[in-house]
Amino acid sequence: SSVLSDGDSSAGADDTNTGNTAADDTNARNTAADDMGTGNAAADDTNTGNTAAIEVDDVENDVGDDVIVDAAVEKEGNLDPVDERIRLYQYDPVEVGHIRYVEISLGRYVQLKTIAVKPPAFEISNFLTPEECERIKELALDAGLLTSLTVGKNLLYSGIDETKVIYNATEWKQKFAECDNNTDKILDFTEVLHCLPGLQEGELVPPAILDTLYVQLKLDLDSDGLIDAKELWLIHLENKTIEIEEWLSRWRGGELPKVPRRGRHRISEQAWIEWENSTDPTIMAIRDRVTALTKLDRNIVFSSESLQVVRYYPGGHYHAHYDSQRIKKNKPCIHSTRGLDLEGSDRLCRYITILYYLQNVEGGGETAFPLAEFENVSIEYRKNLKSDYDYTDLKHNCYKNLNVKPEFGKAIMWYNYYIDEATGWMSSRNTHSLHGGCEVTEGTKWIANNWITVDDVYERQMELHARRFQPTEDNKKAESENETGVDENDRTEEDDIPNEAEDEGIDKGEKESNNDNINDLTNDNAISTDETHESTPSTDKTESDDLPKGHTEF
Ligand SMILES: O=C(O)CCC(=O)C(=O)O
Ligand SMILES: [Fe+2]
Repeated sequence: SSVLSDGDSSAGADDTNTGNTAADDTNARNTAADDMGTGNAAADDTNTGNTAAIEVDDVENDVGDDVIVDAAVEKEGNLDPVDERIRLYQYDPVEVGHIRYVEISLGRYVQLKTIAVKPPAFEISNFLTPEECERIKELALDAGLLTSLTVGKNLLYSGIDETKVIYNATEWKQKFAECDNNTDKILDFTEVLHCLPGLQEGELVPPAILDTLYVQLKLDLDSDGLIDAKELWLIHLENKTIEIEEWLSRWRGGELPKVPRRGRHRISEQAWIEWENSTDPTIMAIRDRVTALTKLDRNIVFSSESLQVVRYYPGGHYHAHYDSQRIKKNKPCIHSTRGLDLEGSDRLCRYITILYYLQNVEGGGETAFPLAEFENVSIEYRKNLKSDYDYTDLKHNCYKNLNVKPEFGKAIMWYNYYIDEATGWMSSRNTHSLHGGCEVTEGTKWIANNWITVDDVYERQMELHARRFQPTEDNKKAESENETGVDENDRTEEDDIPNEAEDEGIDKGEKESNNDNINDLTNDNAISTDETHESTPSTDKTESDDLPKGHTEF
């Protein structure tokens, strides 16, 4: 897939940018506040020669004073008639602990606290109200939460000659339905306890152990952490029953099979919530607030990806990864992961990640940044580091560096890219932005990812705005027709949407070591797709008597 082949000449380019542009504290700061929430192209131009992102901050010495804010102040003479380009705003992190106040809606200010300079990362308590958190969860449940999938499931299935097996759909649907309590056509860890041969009724097998079982006995062919009808059928067809029983009795006897160290790249479920066209009052309010918070052009914020809600149960985690991909020539930004071309003509382009914590977590579940504030993030250095400990393994190495505790309503925001000072537009990916979700040990973790997508080619971004926001009647009609079509297709066909660009291990020079890791993992080919972790935004599954070739649909 595109992601797998990403280790090309642009690899390592990130490293050359360490410490420059936005993260540069030497940039002079003005005394007046920037304008906010208004596509403040010209406003930044007064910051001569600086990154567009340098925030003008008049409160840094007044931390704690309720009334002091970096509210909007119109600056005079800041309109440069020659350069009408929008510049991408990026806050200057100043230093860890730095506090500023930002007006996110009329008269409502939030505190933006710097938690890292590299990458520029900020924490905002109470960005969402408890009601808003609940509403987002509700919308996610309505949309249906599905487990993240991995790219390559079709490859995994392709080894099976379906013409040689007789599949009695009716019989299997019935058998499957007996286990599939919530009729979502997929067996989660609880349901599988009633269905998988060899498992005893009422027996408590932790998800992590089931996960290991799936991996080691190759039960979960699409590596989504769940058993679907076809997988269940193949378990019986290939007489894996005895193998499973043996495996479990070894586990019961305390003779634990080798548990993969890293385990699966990601164990969580997710759902997508409409963003751009949402008419839900909560989402609309958040959209406006995010525009104010990010100080980005409204069109940029609005044309960004849908909100991704993620739920983790105990044992769930998300190893360190980048949310976005390196900039590559002729690879346009994909503003909606729904249409992602896995063959690689499009690129994830998440300039900003805003992550909302929708509830407290009783144990674990921090968001970790294994490379935050590192002076050196060169490939060489990281390789060395990895031989010391696998910093991408957030099941085992969560607490080595910066990590953020989930707290109801809190948001964290960070930049995945630098800004080019000359153009005021996106520059290379920030290597420090590597992050992930530590293992949840107790309780349920609910978060939402709000990715602000920006095309690295300015003109392409402007074309998008023109298409989306000033459409002619014809355009409008064409777009809406087209979108419906795409959704329909995606829901029943290949719906593998990379939710992050690539695992840290994919970085050039590290692929081998990542493969080493994979070999550790019992050579299971489901794991070899670990490099591209995908998600599925839709719950719609096609009901059909025949299993579609090469798909997990039932
Ligand atoms: O769960 C977390 O804290 C991080 C999640 C994340 O990085 C993602 O979903 O891309
Ligand atoms: Fe992420």
